[in-house]
Amino acid sequence: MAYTGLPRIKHVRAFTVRGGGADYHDQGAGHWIDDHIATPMARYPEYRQSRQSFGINVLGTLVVEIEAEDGTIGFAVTTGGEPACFIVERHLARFLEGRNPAEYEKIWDQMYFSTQYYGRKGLVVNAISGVDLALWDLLGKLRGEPVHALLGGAVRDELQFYATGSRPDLAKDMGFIGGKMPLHHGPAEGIEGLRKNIAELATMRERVGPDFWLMLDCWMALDVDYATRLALAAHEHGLKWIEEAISPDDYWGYAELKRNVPRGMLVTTGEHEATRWGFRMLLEMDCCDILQPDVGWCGGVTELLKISALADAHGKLVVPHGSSVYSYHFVITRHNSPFAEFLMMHPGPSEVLPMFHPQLIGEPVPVNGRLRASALDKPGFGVELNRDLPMHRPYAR
Ligand SMILES: C[C@H](O)[C@H](O)CC(=O)C(=O)O
Ligand SMILES: [Mg+2]
Repeated sequence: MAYTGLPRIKHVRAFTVRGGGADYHDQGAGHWIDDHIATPMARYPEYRQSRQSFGINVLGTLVVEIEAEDGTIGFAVTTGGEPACFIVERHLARFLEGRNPAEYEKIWDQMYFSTQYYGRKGLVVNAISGVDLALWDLLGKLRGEPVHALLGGAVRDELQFYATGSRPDLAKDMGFIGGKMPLHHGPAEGIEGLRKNIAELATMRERVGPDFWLMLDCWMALDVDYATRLALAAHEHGLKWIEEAISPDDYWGYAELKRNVPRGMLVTTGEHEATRWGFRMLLEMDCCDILQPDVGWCGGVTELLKISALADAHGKLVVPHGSSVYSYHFVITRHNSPFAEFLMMHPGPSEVLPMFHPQLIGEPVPVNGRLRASALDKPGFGVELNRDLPMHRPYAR
């Protein structure tokens, strides 16, 4: 018999919003995040200068709201836009409305298996993640507890962050423990491009000194041979890790790359991977040292708990990709997640802006590269939706 102490779920709603936020690639002109970054599409010269040119920001943000019978509303944001709204309203909502919000396991299972014939990864799992996160937010608000408390409580007093952006030197001045730079040139730009990549790393190493962590994010742009040559050349400049070097489908390539990189350099990946089954492949094939699930794309918190336990049993770290508060509430509860990512959303990036700016109100940001656990002590994920932004509900029921 299901526990019925909580108000039931009355209504699920899905909206789109444009302009940054959870779809953090949806930025204005001149932003570092769209400035000649190596991608799998960079083999075509016409799509090399800007990721927006090939449509990196076509989806926009998905906002999921779940309202309980007593009027309490849980919400979450992730990438997915209008097509994800369709999936949420026309397919997934049926597994929530009329149900007890504490039944997140059964709800997740039904969302995943009912969509398996057209889902499993990508957009569908983004939509499932958005619903799952909104459900955890609702549960926290109904119980008057932060999500991290529902997950077992903080295992440390504060979070420590590395920063992702084009200026690790500025990130160092802001107190971060490391800086992850986008790789700017892919294999199609030949040996000249490889030299430029290494020169940028060398310049940054000079600016930040010998001890500050420096990492390269390759956003799926390379092949094993190029990634190996990059890793070998980057070693003398103290590269801590090489991230998402090749296609997320090439588990065999990751296993080879991990064998090829110099001792001490880490291989990381997983932001475009989803569910316990995808991460099981990465773990069992020994593809990487650090798993980087995005909480809004991997299946939400319910699935992340399983991914994290699997990783722990394999002796691997889980450092979620981006994900703002959805990552913070999780990372603070896990020993095998010793630090977190902070994606720099300032165009420069010379200032700390909330990662999902401007969509969340009360989104905490690191101060001096750190965030006290007490900053997360509000019900649910501790943030509110900025309702001044124009939201659109294309599949209202
Ligand atoms: C900078 C990367 O290309 C991407 O936009 C963000 C990312 O992959 C990460 O933060 O990791
Ligand atoms: Mg990345």
